[in-house]
Amino acid sequence: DTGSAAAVPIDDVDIAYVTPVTIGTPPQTLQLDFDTGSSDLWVFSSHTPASQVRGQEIYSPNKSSTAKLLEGHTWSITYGDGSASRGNVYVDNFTVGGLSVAQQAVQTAQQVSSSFTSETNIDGLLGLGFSTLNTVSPKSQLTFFDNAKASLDSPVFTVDLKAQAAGTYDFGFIDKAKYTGEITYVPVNTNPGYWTFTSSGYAVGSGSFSSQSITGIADTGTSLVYLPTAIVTAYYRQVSGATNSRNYGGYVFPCSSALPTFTFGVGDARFTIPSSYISYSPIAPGSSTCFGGLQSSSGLGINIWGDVALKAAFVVFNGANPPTIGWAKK
Ligand SMILES: CCCC[C@H](NC(=O)[C@H](Cc1ccccc1)NC(=O)N1CCOCC1)C(=O)N[C@@H](CC1CCCCC1)C(O)(O)C(F)(F)C(=O)NC
Repeated sequence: DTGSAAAVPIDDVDIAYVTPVTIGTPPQTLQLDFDTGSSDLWVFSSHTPASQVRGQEIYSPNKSSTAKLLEGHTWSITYGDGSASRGNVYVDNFTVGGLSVAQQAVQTAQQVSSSFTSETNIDGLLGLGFSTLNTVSPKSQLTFFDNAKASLDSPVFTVDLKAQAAGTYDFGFIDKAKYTGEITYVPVNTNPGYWTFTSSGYAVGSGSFSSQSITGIADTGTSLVYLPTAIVTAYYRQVSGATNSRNYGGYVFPCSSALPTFTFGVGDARFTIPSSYISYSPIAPGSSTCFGGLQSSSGLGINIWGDVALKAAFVVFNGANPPTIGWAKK
């Protein structure tokens, strides 16, 4: 089997991307944020208090003839940005881009934090991390990818995110039309459940490439890139008027400032993030102060290659044993 579905940016700065999925019988369509940084598949549902729902599509298990409650199972998750949700668990038919799983665990939200309520374009998350991260108790559940893997032509999914345009999540095949040149594969460390790999170094603009190991996670669910402070200060030293603002929680600079590109290495391959991706967004609509798409990871304890980096490449998440991750230009 294979599957292919669109990844659509939810706003004009690509803060996140959503992908249509169908759940149950008759099919209920929701737009989910596919997230390689977590492993819970959870949805706004008929169990979510009306006060916490603001226009999101909901999944109603009682309207699905194939839904079954997973008795006594609950889940609760808190994300890096402090957002959180929790609830119950059903199993039901689940389809992404023509690829179906019969008994997928679908976690229904009984409580979502305010940031989820206010993000009206996200109806839930589909975790594509390793199933060891799943929070369902007493028995943890498998991700959609892990459930589908055995039936896939190849045990892979690929990510092709685009700036202000619809990209794709492909399951079970690698589409040669989506990339150029070779795919460079590097090992993945599956502890603690993320797609963790080691980049071979970086360069700022046309500067020399600094070879060094930068271990981090490839994370479709994180908007920006978070790297060690030394690298980030080296970058913003080249941006006139840039400051690390406690007030705005990161590096900001005059929107009129020229920004260098940022290049990162994967093995011998080099990937360049265009300046436009790093001039992430004005700190407020119409402001002439802009927030950077490259920020320090010092407070996080982990480096994150989020959407700003993923947009610059075609990435293969290879779920074979052992797993690897492949990066190609596009
Ligand atoms: C600072 C460290 C990373 C924070 C990261 N969040 C983010 O990157 C959120 C994503 C978001 C999307 C839409 C609306 C609102 C927020 N964006 C964000 O904090 N910003 C602030 C900086 O400007 C850019 C937007 C995160 O928690 N990512 C989660 C998944 C998101 C959770 C919130 C909803 C959208 C998905 C993650 O799973 O990828 C994780 F790996 F980080 C994680 O927490 N795993 C357990």
